[in-house]
Amino acid sequence: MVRYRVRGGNALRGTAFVQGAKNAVLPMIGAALLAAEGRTVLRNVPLIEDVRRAIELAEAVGARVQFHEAERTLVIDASGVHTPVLPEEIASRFRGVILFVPALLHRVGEVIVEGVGGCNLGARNLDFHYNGYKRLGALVDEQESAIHIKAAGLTGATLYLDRPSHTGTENLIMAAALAQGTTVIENAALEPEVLDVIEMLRKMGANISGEGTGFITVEGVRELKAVEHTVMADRLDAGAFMMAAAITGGEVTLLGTSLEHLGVVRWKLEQMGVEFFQEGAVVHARRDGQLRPINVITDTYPGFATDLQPQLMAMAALAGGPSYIHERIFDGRFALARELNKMGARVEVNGSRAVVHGPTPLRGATVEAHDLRSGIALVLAGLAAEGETVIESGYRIDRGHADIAQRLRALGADVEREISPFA
Ligand SMILES: CC(=O)N[C@H]1[C@@H](OP(=O)(O)OP(=O)(O)OC[C@H]2O[C@@H](n3ccc(=O)[nH]c3=O)[C@H](O)[C@@H]2O)O[C@H](CO)[C@@H](O)[C@@H]1O
Ligand SMILES: C=C(OP(=O)(O)O)C(=O)O
Repeated sequence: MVRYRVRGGNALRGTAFVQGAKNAVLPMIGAALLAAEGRTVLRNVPLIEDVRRAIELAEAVGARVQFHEAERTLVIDASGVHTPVLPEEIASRFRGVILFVPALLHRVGEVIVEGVGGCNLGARNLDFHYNGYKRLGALVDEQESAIHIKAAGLTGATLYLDRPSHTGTENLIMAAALAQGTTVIENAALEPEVLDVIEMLRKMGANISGEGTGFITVEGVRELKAVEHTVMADRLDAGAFMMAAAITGGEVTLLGTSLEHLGVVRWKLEQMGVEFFQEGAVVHARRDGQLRPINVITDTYPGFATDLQPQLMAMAALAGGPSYIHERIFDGRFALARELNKMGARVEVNGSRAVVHGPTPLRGATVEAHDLRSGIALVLAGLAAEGETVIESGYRIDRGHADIAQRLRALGADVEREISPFA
C-alpha cells in the first residue's frame, strides 16, 4: 500500500521537469507491437506504473522489452508476439490494455481481453471501438469474463465515433493502418497525444491524413516498421505543477512543455489568477494575488480537459467566491468532493455539476485517492492545507505521475511517499 504524506504551508518555487505523456506512450507501446520486425525505441518514457503494466503486458503476449530507466528509453522487439490473451491480472490494472487490441488483431488474428482497468470514473464504454472493429470486418464477442475479437484480415470502411473518444480514435487508426483499402474516421479526437501517436505511426510507414480536423483518412499499407520516437510532454503533469504553484502562491518554471497543449485550461487558469510566460519550450507559472472563482465546463480538446478538473476543484476551494464545475466527459468524476470536504472545503455535487463554495481554509486530514487525478488534486490540496494530509491508495497517483514526491520536494514542498506493509 502506497500513501503520500503532505505537510502544507510552503509556497513552491523552482524548476520542474515535465515527464513524457502517459496518454501518448501507452498507445505508442501498442503501436510498437504492429511492427513484425526490428526494434522500436521510445524516448522520454515516464517512469509510471501504467508504463510498467504495459511492459508486463507486452511481454505477456510475446514481445521482448528493455526499459533503460535512467535514460527513460524503452526498446521493444515485437517479432515474437504470438499469444492473443491479455491476461486479467495485468489487464485489469490499467486502461492502456485496450490499446493492444489492434496490434494483436493484425499480428495474431484474435484478441482475448480478460479485463480492462483504469480510473473508476463512472461508465467507460468501449462500444465505439467494437463497432469500428466490426465495420472493418472483425467479429466481437462480449462475454462477462472476457471480450473475444477475431479477424481474418481487416478491410477499410467508413467509421464514426459518437463522440471524439481519445483511445477510440487511436485504436481505429491503428486497426485501419494495416487494413486493406481506405478507412475514413469521422468525429475523431483532436488531443495532442493523438497527433503524436499519428506522427509515430506515419514514421512507421502508415498513410494517415486529416489529423486535427476531426476527419481522418487512413490508406492501409502492407506492413509497418519499427522506428524511434520521442514521447511528447505530459500536459496533465505540467498542469498539475502549474496548479501546485498557484494553490501555494508560488512560482515554477516547467522545462519541456507548451501552453498550446493546455487549450482552454490555460485561459481558465489565467482567469483564476495564474500568470504564464512562455519562452520556447519553457513555461513559467505563478499566482498573481488572491485566487478568483471560476466557471468550468469540461470538454474534449481544446476544451477544458477532464483530467485537470479535480485539480481545479482543489484550487477553487481557496478562491474568493463560488466556482461552478460542469463535468461533461465522465459521469462519475466527483469522488474528490467528499475528500476535499473532509479537509474543510464546501463542495456540493448535483449530478454532473458541482459548486465549490470558496474560500474555505483547508486543513490536513486522512483522505482517499479514488483515481489518479483526484489523487494528485489531494496532494495539491495538502500543499495548501494547514497541518498534515495523508493520501491513501497512492498507487493510483503512481499510475500517472512519476516521482511526484521527489519532484515536488525539489520545489520546496514537504511531501513523502510511504509504503505501508499493511494492505
Ligand atoms: C489512456 C488514455 O488515453 N486515457 C484518457 C482517455 O480515456 P478514454 O479514451 O477511455 O476516454 P474516451 O475519450 O474514450 O471517453 C470519453 C467518454 O466517451 C464515452 N465512450 C468512449 C468510448 C466508447 O466506445 N464509448 C463511450 O461511450 C466514455 O464512457 C466517456 O464518457 O481520454 C479521457 C478523456 O479525455 C481521459 O480522461 C483519459 O485520461
Ligand atoms: C482517466 C485517466 O486515465 P486512464 O484512462 O488511464 O484511466 C487519467 O489519466 O486521468
